[in-house]
Amino acid sequence: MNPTTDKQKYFIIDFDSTFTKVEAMDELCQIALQNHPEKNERLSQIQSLTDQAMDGTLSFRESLHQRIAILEANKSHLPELIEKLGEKVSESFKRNQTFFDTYKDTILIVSSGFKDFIVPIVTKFGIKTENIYANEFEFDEDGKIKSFDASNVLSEDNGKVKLLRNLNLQGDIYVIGDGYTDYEIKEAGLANEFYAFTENIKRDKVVDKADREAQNLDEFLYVNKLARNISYPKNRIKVLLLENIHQSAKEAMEKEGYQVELLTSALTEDELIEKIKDISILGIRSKTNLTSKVVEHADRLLAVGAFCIGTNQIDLEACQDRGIVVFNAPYSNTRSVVELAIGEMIMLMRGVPKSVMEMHTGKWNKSATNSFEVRGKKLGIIGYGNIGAQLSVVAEALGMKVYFYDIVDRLALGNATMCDSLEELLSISDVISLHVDGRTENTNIIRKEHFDLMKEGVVFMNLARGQVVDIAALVENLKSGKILGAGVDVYPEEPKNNQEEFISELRQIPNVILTPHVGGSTVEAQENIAQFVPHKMIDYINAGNTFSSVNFPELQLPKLQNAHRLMHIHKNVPGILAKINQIFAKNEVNIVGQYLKTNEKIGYVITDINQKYHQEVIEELKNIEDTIRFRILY
Ligand SMILES: NC(=O)c1ccc[n+]([C@@H]2O[C@H](COP(=O)([O-])OP(=O)(O)OC[C@H]3O[C@@H](n4cnc5c(N)ncnc54)[C@H](O)[C@@H]3O)[C@@H](O)[C@H]2O)c1
Ligand SMILES: O=C(O)CC[C@@H](O)C(=O)O
Repeated sequence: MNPTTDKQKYFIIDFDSTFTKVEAMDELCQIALQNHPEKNERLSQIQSLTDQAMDGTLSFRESLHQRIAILEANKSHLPELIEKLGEKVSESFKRNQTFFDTYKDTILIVSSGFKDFIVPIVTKFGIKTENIYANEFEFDEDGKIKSFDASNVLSEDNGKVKLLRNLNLQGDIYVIGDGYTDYEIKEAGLANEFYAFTENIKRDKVVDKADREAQNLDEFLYVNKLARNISYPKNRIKVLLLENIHQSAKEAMEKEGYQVELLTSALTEDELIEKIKDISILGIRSKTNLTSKVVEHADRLLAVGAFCIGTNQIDLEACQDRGIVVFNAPYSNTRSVVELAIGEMIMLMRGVPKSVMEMHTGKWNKSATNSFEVRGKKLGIIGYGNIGAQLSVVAEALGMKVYFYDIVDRLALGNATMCDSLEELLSISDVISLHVDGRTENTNIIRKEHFDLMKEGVVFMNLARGQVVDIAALVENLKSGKILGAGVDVYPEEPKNNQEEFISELRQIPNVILTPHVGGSTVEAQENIAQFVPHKMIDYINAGNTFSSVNFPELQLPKLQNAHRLMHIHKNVPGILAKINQIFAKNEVNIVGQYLKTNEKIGYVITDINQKYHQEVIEELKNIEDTIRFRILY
């Protein structure tokens, strides 16, 4: 501290529901009345009394008297309580030891709770015993808690205000707490600022009175530029999840501390441009186009999650150029697509869709004409990736002969046979199923001349991407009867949401199964995806891991403790690593680990350092020519 310019800073911190996630008296009640028949009733009485005192609707002393009377607690219950409270310290307090170390002389715990359980918890963080102000229990000769030390100012109404007045601290005073009694310190003119702490409980009345809301300790430390372990508070990270992504993705990200907005629909380019400005993490499925124009407006965007397999809807290069990492879920819904494909091919070979349509109009047509088993038939799979290969195995189990064609060499599974050309596959197959990806070059890979090569009475399925098939040619071949039946799940133009009409020439053609792009839409697949993708993005935000990203050099990094991790993304030009290290050397910063990976266009460097760094180092690193993005992870 510079004594001439800086004032001493004091931090007045509340204990219950602030330092810890819980109200200690509630916990004590749980322990003391474990087997008591009125346990639940008494607990809710205690909770209500606590709330009334915190909201300022009941005098504090009265609330305390009543709570102790209801409790029937004993000294012997305290060790269990202390153990429990130790496990319930607020997450943001646990992760900011640097703050406690730096300001240990001027952090004061001011609580209406009891020293008997507060001292053992907060001293573990380095808080000095003499800086802990709280009440004290009084016990009878059997160790029963009978009352409290009434001479302690904190047991009085307005006790915190009286205490602060007595302490007469000279300097800047910040109060952090969740209750009305914490606000009263500021109201009495004894603090510069009051922060309503809402990590554990949000009391609207208290937040309304506060100078600011601190969603966690990180936020308080960040806005006041104080020593901390987290460079950027997670509650400032905004997440936008579109297209009805499974709720558990939202929950996972909220648990991480992010602000999450979940929308059921996709957004148009203009809507997305408007929304994306303050978004750090975006989650989409197949219907949101993340164009380069949107990316240009995405100033805060760090990571994109495709909650599906396909990433053709994302301008991956534009994202890469701006240092935005993209992840997808390459396996989570593959089984669901395979099951739908199998089901459809059996239905189509039996003419079931046509029968269903007829039966609904009252027509009974019992016949075996054009109705076949799949056993022994030739299944031609185009695109032998994760889905194609899995389909191959299941189809063989049904007794089908599997052929496949892929543009890259793929290992044939089971007895499958690789075809040398697409033409060969088309000419021999009884059932053709498309499982290629949606890259631009795959537009209309199946068109008139390809249908011409197919056998009469072929079954044709596309569960990959709409634009890979020329729909007019498909319609023509269905109407001519050359194609016995078709299963289509994906379309060149798809409605943005469930309210828009589906418009297609394929409507009303018999023996065609039309499904609304639901190959991967099963409860199991959506749950799997909603676990997989958020985990990848969180791991990137927290630790810099890019393993299995679809557009970034892949780094899988070790976990670190007591170190800072700095992330530098730059254009892949010679000499950047040297420049980074020159800056560290010049500033005598010791590197404990360094990891570099590049691809054709960008380089990704992670540097771990085990000492304090100066802001100048950060500025210099940011200013290296060809830097795309620089971030301190922790
Ligand atoms: N209907 C749905 O709901 C749904 C669900 C999941 C996936 N999909 C689509 O299915 C596609 C395939 O998924 P996957 O997990 O198997 O992908 P994948 O990347 O594992 O496999 C795609 C395969 O197609 C091959 N390929 C690409 N272009 C080709 C071409 N012109 N000719 C022949 N082979 C070609 C690739 O080499 C690769 O082996 C996805 O890209 C996605 O578009 C649809
Ligand atoms: O769920 C979606 O929107 C897309 C499903 C599928 O096409 C995929 O690419 O995984």
